[in-house]
Amino acid sequence: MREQENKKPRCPVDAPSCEHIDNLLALQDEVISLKELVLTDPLTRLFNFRHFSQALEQELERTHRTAQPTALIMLDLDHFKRVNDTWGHDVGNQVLCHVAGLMLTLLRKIDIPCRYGGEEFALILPGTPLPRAINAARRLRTAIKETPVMVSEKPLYVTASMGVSVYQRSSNLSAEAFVRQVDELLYAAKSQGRNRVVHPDLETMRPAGQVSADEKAALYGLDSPGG
Ligand SMILES: Nc1nc2c(ncn2[C@@H]2O[C@H](COP(=O)(O)OP(=O)(O)OP(=O)(O)O)[C@@H](O)[C@H]2O)c(=O)[nH]1
Repeated sequence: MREQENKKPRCPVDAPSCEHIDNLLALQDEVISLKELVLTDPLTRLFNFRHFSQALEQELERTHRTAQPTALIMLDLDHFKRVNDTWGHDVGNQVLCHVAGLMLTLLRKIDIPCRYGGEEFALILPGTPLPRAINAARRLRTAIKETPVMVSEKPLYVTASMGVSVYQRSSNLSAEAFVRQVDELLYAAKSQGRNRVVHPDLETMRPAGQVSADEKAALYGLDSPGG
């Protein structure tokens, strides 16, 4: 608050109160909230598809400049139509908000969780190698499966399927092609029985000759396969 006051523009004629400056500040606040509105999904408060597209382009560009990989998780709730059909659309909405809340709790502050559309979510994990992204997806899958939504004091359990992959400096895919690739992994997770995380083989995704200590630690800390 104090910082904001310090940054407040001063009245050019040093009047004790200045209508023009106040109007300018109100306009500034309005621009900030409009910007937020344009980039946010109104139901879940996660970022929307528009922000996802911009942020992914930006992170892939960063990967090319810094060689830090960008991971992407595509997540789709399983049999969500049944939730709507059985419990109604409002409860379906409650489930979407609940899952969004788990994402916000479990992901890092620098991660970018987005509602891709309907019951599908896209999570961008900047500077994240594949083993770490797989761990994050598995933690999320477990949390979704084990944390029910309470509906009229009864627990309602849902599960999610996920595809995970990583974009490296050597990748020459467009952002759209990268999303398609991860979406295909997600649909493999669906066809393999749902409630699982599918990813490319770790060996094939490792940049030649590059195994960081960080990556090794993450690799040894992996949960059980398929989970
Ligand atoms: N409540 C609610 N439902 C939504 C929303 N957006 C999409 N849906 C519903 O999500 C359901 C998606 O159903 P399907 O595409 O058949 O997928 P699914 O039942 O999850 O089946 P699988 O993905 O194959 O596991 C449909 O019933 C949509 O109406 C929303 O904002 N709120």
